[in-house]
Amino acid sequence: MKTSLNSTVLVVAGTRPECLKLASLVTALRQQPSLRTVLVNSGQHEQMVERTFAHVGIACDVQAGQIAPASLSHALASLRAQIRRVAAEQRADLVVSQGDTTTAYAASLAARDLLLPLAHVEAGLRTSHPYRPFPEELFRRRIAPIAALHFAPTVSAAQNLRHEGIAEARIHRVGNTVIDLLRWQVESPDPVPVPQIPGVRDLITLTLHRRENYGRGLDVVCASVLDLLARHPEAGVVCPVHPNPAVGGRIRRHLSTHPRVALVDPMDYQPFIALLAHSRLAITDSGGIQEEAPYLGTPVLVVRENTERPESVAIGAATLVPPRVDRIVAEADRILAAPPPARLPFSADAPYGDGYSGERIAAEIARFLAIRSAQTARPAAVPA
Ligand SMILES: CC(=O)N[C@@H]1[C@@H](OP(=O)(O)OP(=O)(O)OC[C@H]2O[C@@H](n3ccc(=O)[nH]c3=O)[C@H](O)[C@@H]2O)O[C@H](CO)[C@@H](O)[C@@H]1O
Repeated sequence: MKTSLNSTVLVVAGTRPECLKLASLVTALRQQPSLRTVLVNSGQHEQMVERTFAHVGIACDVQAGQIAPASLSHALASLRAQIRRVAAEQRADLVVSQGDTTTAYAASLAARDLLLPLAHVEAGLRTSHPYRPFPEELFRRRIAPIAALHFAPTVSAAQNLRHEGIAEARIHRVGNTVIDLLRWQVESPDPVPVPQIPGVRDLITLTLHRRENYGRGLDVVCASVLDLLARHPEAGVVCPVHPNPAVGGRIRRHLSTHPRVALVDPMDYQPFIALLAHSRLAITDSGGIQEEAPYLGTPVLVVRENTERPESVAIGAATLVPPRVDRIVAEADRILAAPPPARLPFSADAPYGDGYSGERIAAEIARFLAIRSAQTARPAAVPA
């Protein structure tokens, strides 16, 4: 008979951002005496997951096996089958998935296949359009009806879940777990070197990887960067080039010969945060960077058609710009002419929380499983 003393929690990660957003939770779960935590590398981006977790001192317990890069539906089916197999082998009592990737959705489907409760981390992020960004918005909207526990990072995310009819008792507003990792880095006493570009005073961090920017979007952003560098001789750009071949080749064609552009491999988290903290501006289509940058005092130009981080825009830490050269350059000029914003404190009333989300989530999962074990252990009432 399963009791809460040996409940097994299966945590599934498949991409770099999921590792960064699950690191503090895995650490906190592993400190819960009543739980056995199994961390699974789903196989979506096996090597990147292995490297990202290793960088933050976490080892995966199970490698599900790298899936063949194929169509979205094929990847979803493969990941779902692999996660279902591992969950059954590990006799999981609960599955944890994070965010909106193919892995996150596959893990939710596998949990439902096995009638296991799903805990969804970073629940409730929504844009106003079901297909933008694609497929993330579709995935997170489909995970919601499956999840038993919804860990919403913000007030707006919790509100989105209520509007979709999720019961209040299942919604837990806990902050965003990536701020936990950011806090660890910021509070770390170890100095971390920042990429230097000769003659450059103002660093600009550039990261691009979203489908909506493939092709023309990348061309426009790169043209904007070249225009910016011509107008600001004291500025330079560091761009960790995303491994997706649809992105890297195009960025290299536009930017690789400029003397004040450094195209680098994807950076480990600690050096990347050091770069972001020392940058006057970030130009990105990333989700996580919109959450981290305000705590580092680095303004963000978000090159997307919409964002599920309205909080950063509301406090003026992020500006949403369409992929148009004139708009990107005008907003960057404005930001570079203004003094850098103050850093957000790691406090409960900061938009993405105080950096202790993982502990809150782990405690709630332990509580949920203890109640569940007690209910299944209690003998059915014998009629008088
Ligand atoms: C629709 C959407 O927004 N979905 C998001 C997407 O994540 P994302 O858009 O944030 O993805 P990226 O931009 O790739 O990663 C960013 C992270 O990587 C760090 N970084 C960056 C460059 C580098 O060289 N080294 C690094 O360490 C950086 O500090 C940051 O923490 O999927 C996640 C999983 O489901 C979701 O949670 C999340 O909502």
